[in-house]
Amino acid sequence: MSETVTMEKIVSFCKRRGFIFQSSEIYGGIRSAYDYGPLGVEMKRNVKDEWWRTMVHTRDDVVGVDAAIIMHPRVWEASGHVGTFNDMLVESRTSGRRYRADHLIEAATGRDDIEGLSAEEMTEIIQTDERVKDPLDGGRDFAPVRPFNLMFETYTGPVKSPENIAYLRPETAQGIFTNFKNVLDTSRVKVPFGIAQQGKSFRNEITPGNFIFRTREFEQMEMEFFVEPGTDEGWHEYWLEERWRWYTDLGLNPDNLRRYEHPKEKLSHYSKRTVDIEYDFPFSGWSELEGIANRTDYDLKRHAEFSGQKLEYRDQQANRSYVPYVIEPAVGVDRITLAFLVDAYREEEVEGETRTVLKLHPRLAPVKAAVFPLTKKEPVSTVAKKLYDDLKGDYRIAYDDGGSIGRRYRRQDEAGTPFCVTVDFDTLEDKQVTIRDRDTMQQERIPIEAVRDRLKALISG
Ligand SMILES: Nc1ncnc2c1ncn2[C@@H]1O[C@H](COP(=O)(O)OP(=O)(O)OP(=O)(O)O)[C@@H](O)[C@H]1O
Repeated sequence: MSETVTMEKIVSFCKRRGFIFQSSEIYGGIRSAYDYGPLGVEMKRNVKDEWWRTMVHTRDDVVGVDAAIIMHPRVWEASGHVGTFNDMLVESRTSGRRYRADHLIEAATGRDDIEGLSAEEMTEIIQTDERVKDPLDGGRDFAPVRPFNLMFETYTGPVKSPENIAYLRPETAQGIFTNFKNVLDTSRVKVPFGIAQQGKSFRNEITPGNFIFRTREFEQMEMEFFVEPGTDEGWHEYWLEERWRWYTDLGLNPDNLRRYEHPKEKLSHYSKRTVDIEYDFPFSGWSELEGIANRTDYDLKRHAEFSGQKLEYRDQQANRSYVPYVIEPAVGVDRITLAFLVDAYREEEVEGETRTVLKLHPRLAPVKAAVFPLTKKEPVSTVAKKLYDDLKGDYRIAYDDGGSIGRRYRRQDEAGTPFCVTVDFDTLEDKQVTIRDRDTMQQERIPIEAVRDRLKALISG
């Protein structure tokens, strides 16, 4: 990654090229909410499609679901979210600002043993450690730390009464656990098997930030892989390796990736072991992209207890029933889209000029190829248009006849378009076109009828 990549650069690049906009910008924007523009929506969709292709379509042991965002409120009691899905909140009395207490203490003291402490313990540290100050005004007058539940509450129906409270889901996983029995009863799955889901989740984060890294509304991709107890540790290793490979196969630089093992004493209430895949963002350092957790049989047992339903797997061959253990790879779409963007962003010197180029894997690139007629005039433009029409059903293809070929290359380099195909005067004679590679900038002449197959091979490679 080049040293010059700053958050400001990425944010303004994303806006300028129509990847990501501030939400409600014409009204001054709303904090921590973003909209994906024409290029961004294609890229994000490709990220999701790649995950689905790898996690569901190429496997015969994983099926998908698409569950509702608003679920029965008891779901969130059973899962532990009503009771324990809290961050520790502290308010500065001097500036009125609210902070996540663990982040505030960690930043001020360099300690990394804060997460998981009680509100009282954090209050004690804040009051006694002189280094903890309000980052805004240096004040040291803080209210006591208190737990703050991250779930968004709403009401179902016209009456805003406590019995009508519902929550926007803070994770997609629970929609999988609640459908465990439905999937068992209706598909011919056998343990070990997985259920995957993609969709929006909501968390009322105290301090969202770092662009689309931490927002209050975001998209997740989660897969619960149900295994026989006793085989869970092996399957955990298996998924750690699979998920790592997914990132590197899609071109993420492995030097910017690492595993982070959660210390035993800080594991979530449901977890036997959790390992994160972290990315070294140039603006925030090592940060979680994905958590891969051994959730044991916690969720199924809790839902069985709260719902009164039997949530077990019947092993016909062994003639016994058991509650499976679960390995969960859980990833945020927006976070990894940001990682792929940052990792691909380059500013390169080419013949005395700077070219900005997004070296995205072709599978993730928003536009797969651009077709350029050398001139707007016929018959060159007619041939180019026909090529464009032939290609555009397969992928997102651009057609650009504005400005010099050099300018057009630069526009596509910035969009991350891996291939540009130019139709010129010679094409009329030799029926060949020039195909130019974004990364090497090498050009090659190939028959016009071969373009479709060549692109297919280049993109899926
Ligand atoms: N507020 C958020 N904005 C964007 N993505 C998120 C957010 N919270 C979680 N995610 C994504 O969902 C994934 C799984 O969620 P999980 O509950 O494991 O996150 P987490 O450990 O609470 O994350 P963090 O510690 O960063 O708050 C995370 O790895 C991340 O990619």
